[in-house]
Amino acid sequence: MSNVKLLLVEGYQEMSKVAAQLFAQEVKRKPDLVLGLATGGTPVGMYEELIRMHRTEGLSFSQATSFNLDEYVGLDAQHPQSYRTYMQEHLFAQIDMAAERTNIPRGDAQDLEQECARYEQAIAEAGGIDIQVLGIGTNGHIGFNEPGSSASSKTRVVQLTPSTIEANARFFESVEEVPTQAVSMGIATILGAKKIVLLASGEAKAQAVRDMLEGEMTPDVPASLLQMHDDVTVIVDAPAASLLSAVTIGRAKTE
Ligand SMILES: O=P(O)(O)OC[C@H]1O[C@](O)(CO)[C@@H](O)[C@@H]1O
Repeated sequence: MSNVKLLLVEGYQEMSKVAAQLFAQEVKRKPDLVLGLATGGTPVGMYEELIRMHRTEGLSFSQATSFNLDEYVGLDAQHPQSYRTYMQEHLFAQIDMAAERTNIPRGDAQDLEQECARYEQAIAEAGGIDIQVLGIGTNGHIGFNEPGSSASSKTRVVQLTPSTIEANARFFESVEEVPTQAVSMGIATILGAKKIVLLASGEAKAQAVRDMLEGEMTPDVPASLLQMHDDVTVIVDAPAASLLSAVTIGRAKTE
């Protein structure tokens, strides 16, 4: 598992707290940092903990900038299932980030290719991402980089796999409403972050976690490509770690 630092925790709550601590530490160290943010069910607890730290411990994001990993194609920012709406609800409206420094790709852009290029450039102009949080799909995807995504991929329009559409149908009224495409940062965009923190909770992620950490580096398991980065922390709870080998577990740190 190369340089990847593995932290084993008991469950979702501990995972969320440990992740929030890592983020808070970076925000305190560099208040004008660039955050890389994710959606999905996994980071909700981490965002809740950051909101608590903002409210009760004075953690401030007032100088921070953020870039989200992805957005569905065809949904405007106000759509209830857009990732812009998700971020407003789960984080932005409850902390002191400047709205104009929160960036999410526009899934409703007229010219999506131009939007992808603009997004890449905006990340570069901001000085790159200081710390990026990631979840992992059951098929090993990161962001919306589905199996087959190349290590050199940049922000682009991607086709969602049936398994991802099905997994995300829980957020929509029906599976037919789930967009089939998204704008997603690429693997190279993600690998450009200075620090990466990947969170995995629950048994459904166990095989993907194993493939990411113990398998070969391959585009078939996009998360395995993180092995080529030199500052990745993977925080895994007990059910998500259940398929890891004794050797991997032995190398891990417990919190
Ligand atoms: O955190 P969840 O909801 O399990 O999703 C895992 C991954 O799948 C996505 O939701 C995309 O399908 C990612 O944003 C996320 O990292």
